[in-house]
Amino acid sequence: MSTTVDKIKEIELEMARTQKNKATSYHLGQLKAKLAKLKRELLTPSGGGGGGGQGFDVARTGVASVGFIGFPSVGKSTLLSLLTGTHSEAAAYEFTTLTTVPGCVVYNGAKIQMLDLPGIIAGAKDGKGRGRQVIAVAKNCHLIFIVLDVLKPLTDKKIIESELEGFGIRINKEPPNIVFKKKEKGGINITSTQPLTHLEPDEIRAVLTEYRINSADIAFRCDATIDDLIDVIEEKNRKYIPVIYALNKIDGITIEELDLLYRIPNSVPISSEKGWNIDDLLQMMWDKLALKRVYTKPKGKQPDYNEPVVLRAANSTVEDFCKAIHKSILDSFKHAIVYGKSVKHQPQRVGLSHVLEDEDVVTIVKK
Ligand SMILES: Nc1nc2c(ncn2[C@@H]2O[C@H](COP(=O)(O)OP(=O)(O)OP(=O)(O)O)[C@@H](O)[C@H]2O)c(=O)[nH]1
Ligand SMILES: [K+]
Ligand SMILES: [Mg+2]
Repeated sequence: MSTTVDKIKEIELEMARTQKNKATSYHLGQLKAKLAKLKRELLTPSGGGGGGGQGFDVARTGVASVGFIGFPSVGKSTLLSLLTGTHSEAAAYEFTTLTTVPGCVVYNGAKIQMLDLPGIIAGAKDGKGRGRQVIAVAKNCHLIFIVLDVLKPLTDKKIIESELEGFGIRINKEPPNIVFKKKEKGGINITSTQPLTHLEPDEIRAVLTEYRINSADIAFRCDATIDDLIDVIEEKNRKYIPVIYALNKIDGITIEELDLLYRIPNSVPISSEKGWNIDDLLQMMWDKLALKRVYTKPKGKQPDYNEPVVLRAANSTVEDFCKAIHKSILDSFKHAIVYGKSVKHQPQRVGLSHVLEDEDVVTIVKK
């Protein structure tokens, strides 16, 4: 019997053999949906085992976590030790790191957990090595550092990206703007706010049939591809995670070579060994995490700028702020007085649902 990995290979071959045109669009759509389903099967324990990250995940601390993904010996552990002061064994041989090693960085008053991970190899997503467990840990991080050795071919970048993709991780990408509502009856109803230049009706039909979806409202609000539609149907298995490419070992290249590296989007050239350009890496990390520092100002006193309450952008209302300090505050909450970017008037009185911005100053007024 052929394994899931074999089946995936077969479909990929078949797709490569099939020319893309109107006549083949139903067939191609069907293949894509089959492929997505097989890949999911591969990642759930019943369909081949190894998912879930058992034995590799660690207790999460801090307001956000950053996972380090890369081939062996690119310098992940050297970077962790440098950033966090936590020692993670580094050596010139491959697979020095065998498990997750957590460390912590305090940046702009925010505690951020860093997770050094074992190296992965090409084919990790198909079950080679412990790559699946490693990537499963990264899938639960708020940010991923893809660590690359600049002395190695840059094609490594593509390989790692496709490993993460195959695991349902979408890097530096927003979820496709497609509203998908499954229904009990009523058939398929498709609307779009703009022309769909990448999609054939047959392709959509094939995918829906493959997923046994007979009734649904689908509203396209972007010029989506069939992969976007599949991502929306497979929503539960997708994670949209920002990535920074940490281009390590720049101490071994020339200035001219370094200039070329600066053209790669979302990347920071660094030397973990020499500690070069680490400030830039942390600054980009801060930007990608999109955290908000909110300062408390006790009534009639100066704000406390030493210890911000750090909130994630998705959870940054006054209510989230109160909860982050102590749940009981909500019981006696009357209103909040806010100074900063989130308000028009300085200061302004707001309620629990008000969304705070980075560096706002807040006074809670109690009943
Ligand atoms: N020249 C140079 N060497 C580095 C740099 N960073 C790490 N190294 C060296 O690269 C080798 C591998 O470093 P590690 O930190 O063990 O790499 P790793 O990615 O954690 O490796 P695994 O745990 O085996 O996957 C060691 O010999 C390090 O001294 C760097 O910035 N420049
Ligand atoms: K190593
Ligand atoms: Mg290591």
